[in-house]
Amino acid sequence: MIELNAVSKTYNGTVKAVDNLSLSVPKGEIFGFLGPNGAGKTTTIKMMTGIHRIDHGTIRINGVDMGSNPLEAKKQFGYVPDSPDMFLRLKGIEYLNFMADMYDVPRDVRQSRIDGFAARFDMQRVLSDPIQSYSHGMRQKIIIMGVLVHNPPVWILDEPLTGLDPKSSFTLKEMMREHADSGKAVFFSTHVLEVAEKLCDRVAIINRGVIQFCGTFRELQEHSKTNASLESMFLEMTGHE
Ligand SMILES: Nc1ncnc2c1ncn2[C@@H]1O[C@H](COP(=O)(O)OP(=O)(O)OP(=O)(O)O)[C@@H](O)[C@H]1O
Repeated sequence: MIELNAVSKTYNGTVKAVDNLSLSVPKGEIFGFLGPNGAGKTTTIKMMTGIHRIDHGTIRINGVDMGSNPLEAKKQFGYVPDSPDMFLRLKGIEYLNFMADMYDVPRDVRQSRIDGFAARFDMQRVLSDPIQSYSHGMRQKIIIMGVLVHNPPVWILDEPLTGLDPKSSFTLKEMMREHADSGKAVFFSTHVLEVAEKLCDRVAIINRGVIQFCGTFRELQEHSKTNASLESMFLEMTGHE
């Protein structure tokens, strides 16, 4: 459902943020994207979501090429950025309706989705309040709800669990699993290795723009020829031992 083929990106002609990166995420999979600060995770995600131009290579989302057909490709995914400080002047419900309008979600369908998300994320009481008045975690939850209101087949989430309380974090992880199990795909970046280990079907470790490893946790252990923890293997691969 997600295919990156030999993708590269250089900033200002000097900083090679992503270097010849290829990976694919099939239906039914939760894929974790790991790497130290500055490794190239957000740059990769911004190319996948059409925010940054791809210098070289191709990206297909649910079979649609981002370079040649960006509008159609953008309908295939929901993207949660790493900062939730957006649409602050809107009330929660206004933002959700705006997102539903953007994607032509019929009234009755949107209502039941919004009700369902609000109940799961415990947001019913604040939907009529301005997003400006929300805490960081509440902003994160309203952005997630808006992104998912059109039921996109592919979810792309940049550090989605940051700032969520334990119950909301559990709920989002549960939703990610349900989405993958329904034959769709979830791609997310995280710095929390324990989450990646428990939740992901496969992970990629990126360092200085280059994929160091891509596979299951078991394959990672075989690759490292150790029974070491994900943390030790991560540190070894990213040169921070
Ligand atoms: N807009 C930009 N202009 C110039 N260089 C940039 C820009 N955005 C990112 N970079 C550089 O590209 C490299 C990759 O950054 P990126 O934000 O993709 O890393 P990341 O893996 O998401 O890091 P973090 O975990 O800290 O969020 C870094 O060297 C960074 O300094």
